[in-house]
Amino acid sequence: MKVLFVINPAAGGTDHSKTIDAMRQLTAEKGYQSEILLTTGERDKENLIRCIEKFGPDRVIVGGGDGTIRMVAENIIPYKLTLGILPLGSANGLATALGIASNPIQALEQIFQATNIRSMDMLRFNEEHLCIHVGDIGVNALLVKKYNESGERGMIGYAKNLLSSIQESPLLKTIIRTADGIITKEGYMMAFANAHMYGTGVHISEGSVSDGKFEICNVEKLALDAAIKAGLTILNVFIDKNMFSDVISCTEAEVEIDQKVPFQIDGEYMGMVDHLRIEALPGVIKLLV
Ligand SMILES: Nc1ncnc2c1ncn2[C@@H]1O[C@H](COP(=O)(O)OP(=O)(O)OP(=O)(O)O)[C@@H](O)[C@H]1O
Repeated sequence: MKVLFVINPAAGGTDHSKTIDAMRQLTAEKGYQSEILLTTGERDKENLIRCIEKFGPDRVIVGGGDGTIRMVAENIIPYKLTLGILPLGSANGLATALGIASNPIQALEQIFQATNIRSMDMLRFNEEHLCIHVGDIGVNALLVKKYNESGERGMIGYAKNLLSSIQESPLLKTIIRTADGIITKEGYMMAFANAHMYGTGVHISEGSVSDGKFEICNVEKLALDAAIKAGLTILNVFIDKNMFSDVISCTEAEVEIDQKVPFQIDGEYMGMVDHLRIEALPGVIKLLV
């Protein structure tokens, strides 16, 4: 068995060297052949593809947050490799939603014991950007933008930018076109969710990563205290169960927004948009569970 580990050493803003040592040991004990690719934030996609073609792994295990998982997942699709996930990020939204152990070594033991392969969907935005967990426009995307620009990693970085993101986010008017018709909405944030919850445990919908669908969730009101309680994607405080009560489930949608708004996918700021075309890519990921 050949295992390629792709690890983001900067994920979560903490030192992962002990985890990497334990990972090497556990893999050697299993008698697996392994390689570790450490991401740098530069040319990671190209390095991953080169590594896959040279090493020829049977499976790929990614350690990082949603951003690293997305990068790896989208690039292994053509190779039909199975994927394992080690949560090393700050929020670990997807890993949390999938019920993966929060301790990365336990998560690795679970992957090595895994007997099932779960087919998982991804989403595609505007025919080019893939998403594994959740994308959104509005206040949370602005928070992600500020966080990335601040260079501060970890929860503290998010907390510092939360208040100003809420204050600066205007009301958005959107027109949503799906196979079921045309709907107009108003709100401060709209999420497009593959999984059923954010990393904080904030419940988004009854959807699942394996149902071939995604959920569009409009956040109508954004009272500051409710937002802080909900913690958006990050601050794990309380859960406002009503925050994502306005949900549409679909396989494809077009969304027009009345202004250019910040857009993020899996914790990565993608720029300003006033139009999104979203489609589900059913079962493109084979996840070891
Ligand atoms: N060695 C590295 N040093 C700094 N940044 C990196 C490195 N490797 C990858 N990155 C960047 O890390 C981001 C992905 O981070 P990821 O989502 O995996 O972890 P995270 O800690 O949960 O992120 P965040 O702190 O944004 O929540 C990408 O923007 C990627 O370019």
